[in-house]
Amino acid sequence: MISMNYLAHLLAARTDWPWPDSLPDGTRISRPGEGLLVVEPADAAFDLCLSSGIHGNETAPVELAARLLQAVLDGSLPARARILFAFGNPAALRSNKRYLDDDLNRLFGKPAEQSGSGPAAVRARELERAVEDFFAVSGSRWRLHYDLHTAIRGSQIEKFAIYPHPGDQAFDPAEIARLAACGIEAVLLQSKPSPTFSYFSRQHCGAHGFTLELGKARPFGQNQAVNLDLLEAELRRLIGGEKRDYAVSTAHPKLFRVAREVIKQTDAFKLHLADAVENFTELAPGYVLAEDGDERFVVAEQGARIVFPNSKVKNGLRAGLLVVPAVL
Ligand SMILES: O=C(O)CCC(=O)N[C@@H](CCC(=O)O)C(=O)O
Ligand SMILES: [Zn+2]
Repeated sequence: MISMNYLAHLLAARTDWPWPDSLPDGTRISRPGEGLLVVEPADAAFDLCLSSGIHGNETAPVELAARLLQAVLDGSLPARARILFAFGNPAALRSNKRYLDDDLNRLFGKPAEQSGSGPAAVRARELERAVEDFFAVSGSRWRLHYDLHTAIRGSQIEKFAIYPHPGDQAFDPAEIARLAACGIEAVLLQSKPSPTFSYFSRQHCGAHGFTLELGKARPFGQNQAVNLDLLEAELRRLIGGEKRDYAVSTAHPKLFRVAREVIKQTDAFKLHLADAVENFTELAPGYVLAEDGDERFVVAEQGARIVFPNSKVKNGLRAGLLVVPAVL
């Protein structure tokens, strides 16, 4: 039994490795980089990447992933799937900040001339390599990537997912049903390219990739308000090699598609939403959502709702998503 806590070890930036590189049942543990652990049982049913802490102030997912990893390491949750645990941004986690130099989740799949060469860009390349190497040996095995986040604002829908399904790829109702079983109440279908980790694994690694939003961002130790029991139960089953096939239902979760992205172009950008406006607040057609110099961003869609409004992003980046109801 190993009693040391992996998360405390990571947050303390320790470089020693007090765990064995293989568990008593033969499961191998390898570490392709800081905050990256690959768990490989002898007979893997499928391959699962579980990432968290891509944003350093989003701690509930990190606590959940660390708890699951700890259970694998101490033998109480024997792994029967190959798993890549990726704690995305250890430096930002140590500072409880969304990001330090650049937003990591805007740097995936970007050429060097666009992403620069700062620490976040370097980390994005390391994460890309880790997930590509991980799935490169999956062969015909099923591949799943859940990238776990929490949101800056409160939300009318507490737990939701973003489902990147690039234009040429179909979305999978069975995976939406799995998300519902995880307690996910809404799914946003995103067909346009996105510089996010889940889009990258979907587009470049053949994985079912999803971003999961799990309540509001709070510091470590203050995440009791969000109930992740259903998600944790499904992840425990997946780690144990059990892949359930859930019945497809059109009633649940609610489906939306991303109608438009609001991009902040200049320092003059102004968002006409109070800080207290929650994710999924409906905006009436004609509402002037934002202004950016001479540009006005006017809501045109019926039933449009705003998600992730944020005027503090760097120029050129997404300052919000307008989503509209969708059907399967
Ligand atoms: O609350 C917010 O404004 C952001 C929460 C968050 O980090 N969300 C992810 C979503 C990624 C995606 O679109 O798949 C992000 O903004 O990176
Ligand atoms: Zn995030």
